Amino acid sequence: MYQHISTPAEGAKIRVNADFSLSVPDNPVIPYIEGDGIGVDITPVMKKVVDSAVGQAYVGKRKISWMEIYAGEKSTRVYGENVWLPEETLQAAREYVVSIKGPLTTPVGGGIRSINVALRQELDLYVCLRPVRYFPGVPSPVRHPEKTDMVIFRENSEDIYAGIEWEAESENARKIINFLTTDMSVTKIRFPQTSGIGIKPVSREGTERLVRRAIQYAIDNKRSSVTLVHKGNIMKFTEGAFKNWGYELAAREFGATLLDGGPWMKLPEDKGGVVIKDVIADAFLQQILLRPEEYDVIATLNLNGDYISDALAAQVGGIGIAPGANLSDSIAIFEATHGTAPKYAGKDQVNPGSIILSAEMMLRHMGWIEAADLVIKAMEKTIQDKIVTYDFARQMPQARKVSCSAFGQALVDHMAG
Ligand SMILES: NC(=O)C1=CN([C@@H]2O[C@H](COP(=O)(O)OP(=O)(O)OC[C@H]3O[C@@H](n4cnc5c(N)ncnc54)[C@H](OP(=O)(O)O)[C@@H]3O)[C@@H](O)[C@H]2O)C=CC1
Ligand SMILES: O=C(O)CCC(=O)C(=O)O
Ligand SMILES: [Mg+2]
Repeated sequence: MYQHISTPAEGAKIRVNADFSLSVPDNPVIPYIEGDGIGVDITPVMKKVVDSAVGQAYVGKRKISWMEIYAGEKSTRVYGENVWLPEETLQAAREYVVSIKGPLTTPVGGGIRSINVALRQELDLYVCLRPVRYFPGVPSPVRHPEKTDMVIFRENSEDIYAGIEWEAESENARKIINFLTTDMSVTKIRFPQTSGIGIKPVSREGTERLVRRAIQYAIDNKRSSVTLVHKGNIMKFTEGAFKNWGYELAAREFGATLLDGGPWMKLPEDKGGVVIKDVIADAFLQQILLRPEEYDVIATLNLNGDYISDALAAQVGGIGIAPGANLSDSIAIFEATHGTAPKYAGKDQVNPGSIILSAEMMLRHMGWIEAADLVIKAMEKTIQDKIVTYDFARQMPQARKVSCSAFGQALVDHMAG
């Protein structure tokens, strides 16, 4: 059926029900993309830790059948030069519903466009969900890292991140600039002859579906607030509209009413009394350092969400342990927040925590709570025993520095204890 994907001999597909809940067989097939750069280091470790957690939680009753699918540099080796994202990879992600991926390289300033972004766009994975929490014992640059406990809902399908742009001095850039200056009376392009142009689409539908998921998450998980983070004072019709549409949705669909005369709002008590508020992005970036306890669920646009995820991850120990998921209403692809860290590729050195915690989110998403809990328990105990990879060890003088694979083995050992 597939050209290069080998389907496992055993295992069945996860199915999506009419209400978007999942029917998960005891032996699901889970597709995975190894990833470029440090993908070769972290992905096998993640599989081993997950298999161990599942094995221990369900003693043979449940088991994952892993199925490798391809994207990025490995895809060009398997499918041929310039095939970075084969159609059958997208098809498998759709058919098997839940998958996990390592990071994929994107060249800067030219070359191919991001395959990570392409996956999100092609599969309409419009939510990038990135929880940020502190594990006791992890070294942090702030005095009270435990006060940072936020869940980022980053819009994943539009904004300047969509990659609609034209290179300076190209024919297309000239055409767009000509259109803007002649038909649209734009006078503010400072250097029209040498400007590259990027377009920032932000829609009501795109905003509403993201904010709806964030508010519902806050209600379901008893969180206290949802903050809309935007730069709406400057980009009025994109980021400002995101803020307005977010508040309007909260009022219309969730019955939010103005708090102390507004603009902040509050949901009714039967919806947890969640506060809906907003903050301008630059102020937010200083407040998360000064008063992180005031923020809980965050709903924001694509590029802000990209910056915010790495900044918040740093507060609780770095992108080496920052997990994430890309979600549509039915399909999910779990992935680390960090990239391919090319200087460490193949050295068995980096922290596999980020993709392992992404897999932990995946297990929870599948309803395999006991296995997910075991992963968390193992992570907590291993870090408390000061067994860590280089990134934490350089800030923990008494720690035992171990390799990527040895950290995975330590997690497996701590699961049993
Ligand atoms: N979703 C995805 O697939 C993503 C892909 N990318 C792509 O990755 C490539 C490299 O991007 P770059 O900007 O260097 O960002 P990276 O996230 O790859 O790495 C930046 C730095 O973060 C630290 N780091 C990253 N991962 C780990 C880890 N697992 N354990 C410990 N430390 C880690 C390292 O810090 P130190 O040097 O201090 O040790 C590393 O040098 C680019 O092509 C980019 O486009 C980027 C982000 C996401
Ligand atoms: O696609 C890329 O190369 C970078 C993506 C990224 O930084 C992210 O999704 O957080
Ligand atoms: Mg990023």
